[in-house]
Amino acid sequence: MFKVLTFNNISARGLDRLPRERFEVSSEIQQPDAVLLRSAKLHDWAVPETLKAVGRAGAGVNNIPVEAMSERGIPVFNAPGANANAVKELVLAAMFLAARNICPAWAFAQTLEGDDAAMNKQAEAEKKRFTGFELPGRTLGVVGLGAIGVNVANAAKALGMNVIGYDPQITVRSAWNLEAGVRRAHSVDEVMAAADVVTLHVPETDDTRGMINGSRLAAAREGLVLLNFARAGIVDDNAVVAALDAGRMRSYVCDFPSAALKGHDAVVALPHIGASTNEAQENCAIMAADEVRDFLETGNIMNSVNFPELVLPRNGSGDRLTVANANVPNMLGQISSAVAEAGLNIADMYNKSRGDLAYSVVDIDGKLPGDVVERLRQTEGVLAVRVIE
Ligand SMILES: NC(=O)c1ccc[n+]([C@@H]2O[C@H](COP(=O)([O-])OP(=O)(O)OC[C@H]3O[C@@H](n4cnc5c(N)ncnc54)[C@H](O)[C@@H]3O)[C@@H](O)[C@H]2O)c1
Ligand SMILES: O=C(O)[C@H](O)COP(=O)(O)O
Repeated sequence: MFKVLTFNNISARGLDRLPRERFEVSSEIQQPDAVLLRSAKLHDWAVPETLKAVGRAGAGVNNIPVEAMSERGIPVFNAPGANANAVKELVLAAMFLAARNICPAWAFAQTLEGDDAAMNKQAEAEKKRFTGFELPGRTLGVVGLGAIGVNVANAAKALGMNVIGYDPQITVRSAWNLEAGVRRAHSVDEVMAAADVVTLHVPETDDTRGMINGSRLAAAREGLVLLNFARAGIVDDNAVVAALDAGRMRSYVCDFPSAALKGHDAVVALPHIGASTNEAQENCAIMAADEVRDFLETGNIMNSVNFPELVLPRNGSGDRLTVANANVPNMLGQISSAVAEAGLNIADMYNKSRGDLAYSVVDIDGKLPGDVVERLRQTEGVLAVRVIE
């Protein structure tokens, strides 16, 4: 029986992928084999010795100590693209909100008093304050052309906008999915200088933290609309408020409320609802649960942010040995020697590396003795060893 600890509200459709005769799933489990979570912060969590996998039912993994997990040989899985449509739709809504001053106009309409005729008179007299702009012919700058950025860029093209995008590590898949005519920028600065609306779709990392700061905002076009549905830390909120107060920026719409932004007329800060649709929550939970289940049951790895992708169909009915280790010389030799010294044959094996990590799946003709497994665990450079019967 595998034990899966849940943090946050994980969609039941995802949890249903873990058959209860083989998986105990609860938010109360003490010695979990795996964790399924959304935005819960794991940085201060005391990682139990039993933990073998982490499944993020979402895209961003900045709430998870990925490096510390790697050092323990624990793969972290996420759900790439599973909530991209939900975020795209909210980003489009944000762009319309900003272009047509919908939030201040609505707030004004709620202050109207008197009978219908009086309210109508005030509305007609004041509506010029909320004059907006239309999107065709305007330029949208997209920073980060992954699952969400590509969706947003393509939707903006369909709305008649010019689109300029920046992503120095764009994948072949994203490049294929991108509409023709999206202009390639070579820097964030180039995007800022060219765009009327800038939208951010990068992960929060050491490289992207504080990406949109005072000097970048100063170099942006007059009247910039900035959209941030990526992460709070990517934008310096105080610099945004200063640019709005100086009249250089038109508005900021984001998914991350903060004390600095609170109450500002030109800011709409939503409570991190980018992925909060039933569809996205289900998609993410199903994907993360499937990945974690597959790993626990077979050792195969799909959509991990720290481990290589590795899928080996089971060969034979003997034990399957999985080893996560430092990506240094002679590890594979030591693994196969240990099996050979036990007098066992390797039916099939697959080894892949990613950065400082390597991972092997070894199908054995027979049953691995416990002392061989223990010796492997003690081998220098070995991070995690599992035997799947
Ligand atoms: N508001 C929400 O609820 C919500 C929902 C989903 C995702 N997100 C955030 O959005 C981020 C992006 O999600 P995604 O699904 O598109 O991820 P993704 O991994 O598909 O795409 C991210 C892209 O950013 C690019 N990138 C990385 N560093 C960059 C840099 N310095 N400059 C330009 N591009 C850079 C990568 O190459 C990649 O193509 C997530 O990491 C998460 O933080 C927020
Ligand atoms: O990175 C993500 O996928 C989003 O920020 C969604 O977070 P949530 O699962 O807490 O809604």
